[in-house]
Amino acid sequence: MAKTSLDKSKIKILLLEGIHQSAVDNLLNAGYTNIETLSTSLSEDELVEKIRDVHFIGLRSRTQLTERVFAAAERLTAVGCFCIGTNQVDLNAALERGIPVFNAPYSNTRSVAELVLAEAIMLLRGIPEKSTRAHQGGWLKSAKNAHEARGKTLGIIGYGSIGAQLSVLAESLGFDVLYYDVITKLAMGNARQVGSLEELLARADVVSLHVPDVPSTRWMIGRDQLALMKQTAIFINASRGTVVDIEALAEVLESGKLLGAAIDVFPVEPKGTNEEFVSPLRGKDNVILTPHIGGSTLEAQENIGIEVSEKLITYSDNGTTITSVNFPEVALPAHPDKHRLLHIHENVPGVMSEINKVLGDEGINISAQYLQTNSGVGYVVIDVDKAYGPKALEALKRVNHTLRLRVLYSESNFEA
Ligand SMILES: NC(=O)c1ccc[n+]([C@@H]2O[C@H](COP(=O)([O-])OP(=O)(O)OC[C@H]3O[C@@H](n4cnc5c(N)ncnc54)[C@H](O)[C@@H]3O)[C@@H](O)[C@H]2O)c1
Ligand SMILES: O=C(O)[C@H](O)COP(=O)(O)O
Repeated sequence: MAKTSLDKSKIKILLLEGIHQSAVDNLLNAGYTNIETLSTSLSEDELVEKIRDVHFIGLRSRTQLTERVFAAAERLTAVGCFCIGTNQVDLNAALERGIPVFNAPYSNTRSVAELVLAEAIMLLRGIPEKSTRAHQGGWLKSAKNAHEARGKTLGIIGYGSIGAQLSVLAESLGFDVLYYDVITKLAMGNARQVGSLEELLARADVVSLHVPDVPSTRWMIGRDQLALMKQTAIFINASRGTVVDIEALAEVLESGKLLGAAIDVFPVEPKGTNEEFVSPLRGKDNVILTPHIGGSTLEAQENIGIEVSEKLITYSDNGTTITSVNFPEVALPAHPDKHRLLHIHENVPGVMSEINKVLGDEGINISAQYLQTNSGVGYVVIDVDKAYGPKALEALKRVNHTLRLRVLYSESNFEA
């Protein structure tokens, strides 16, 4: 078997936030034995201490990887977000240090769509209130404000993986589906794209948000947008807590507008199960509150564990960066009996010619070279069929604008 540079038992992996055992099993099977798992996230101060000797870190939506954390991460080689969202990671800070970030873009899509659909039906029937009353010994047997889903209009904001999946499931139940997205999206089934957010809000009986946390979605739903909704509409947010002005939503519900709401994500979320959840929506019996569990099913978590750990293993073993969310994507063939150099540099003119000159001067023959760039970074992978000495590696490290050099399939250092 081809030998990887650093002994795998020396590659330290830190997995936070109760990442599924499937990830640990996958890493162990691939020979990575130095794995620490924690069931919680860590604060910035704790991370700054802990991350110093970590090569790979896995996290979910709660752990914030800030510029300060990256500055302390002397050995960090890649980040795995074991979830869809990557807004908790400073992607630029990672890129500037030559660190690719991976996620699981599809593994919990279905779980979120199923939850939203269930909540829409529960709220259309007024179940939260009726259930609460029954628990208290009451008996709210009434058809008042209770509706079938059939024939109602579901308005989806953000028609990506989750929005489109929800669209298919909802149509099968008899919803008419409208959606709004900033880009033109292929409609699933009979769904129709509308031209503006305002139109969608005014026409939908159920509004569900499925946008990422990006500047254009920050607080995109506030008082003015809620005012456009029907008096008896239902509002669902399982995307990100920064998308909705939660105080405005609380006021609107207080005023008697909207039949109900279901909220899974909040501007401020407790860091762990022991911290109190504080929200102006607490105590409202027409609101379903869930603790950011849209993607928390065993099926999704197991799949995410496998998917993201595989991406980390592939990057560690062979340098492939396909599906990275911040990094130039390079798909690499395996290459037994060759040495592989991974050179990550600022994307400025002249770097490639300098690298090739170093290799030429050292008499190193290139058997294959793969280059991808994005606006910030160039990533070149060079397969060489001849052993080389530390002098060549030192010269490659000294190439102007070098961010990082890794060596695979050799006796040399993992991080040169
Ligand atoms: N509650 C949970 O547990 C949970 C689980 C998974 C994902 N999420 C969240 O759901 C989000 C959506 O996931 P996805 O996989 O469908 O993402 P996606 O990237 O596939 O789709 C997002 C869609 O939103 C659209 N969009 C972006 N900006 C917009 C704007 N300003 N207005 C309208 N549309 C806009 C995009 O064009 C895209 O079609 C994730 O980013 C994540 O934050 C939450
Ligand atoms: O981005 C995601 O996939 C969701 O927000 C779920 O995050 P979690 O893994 O922290 O549950």
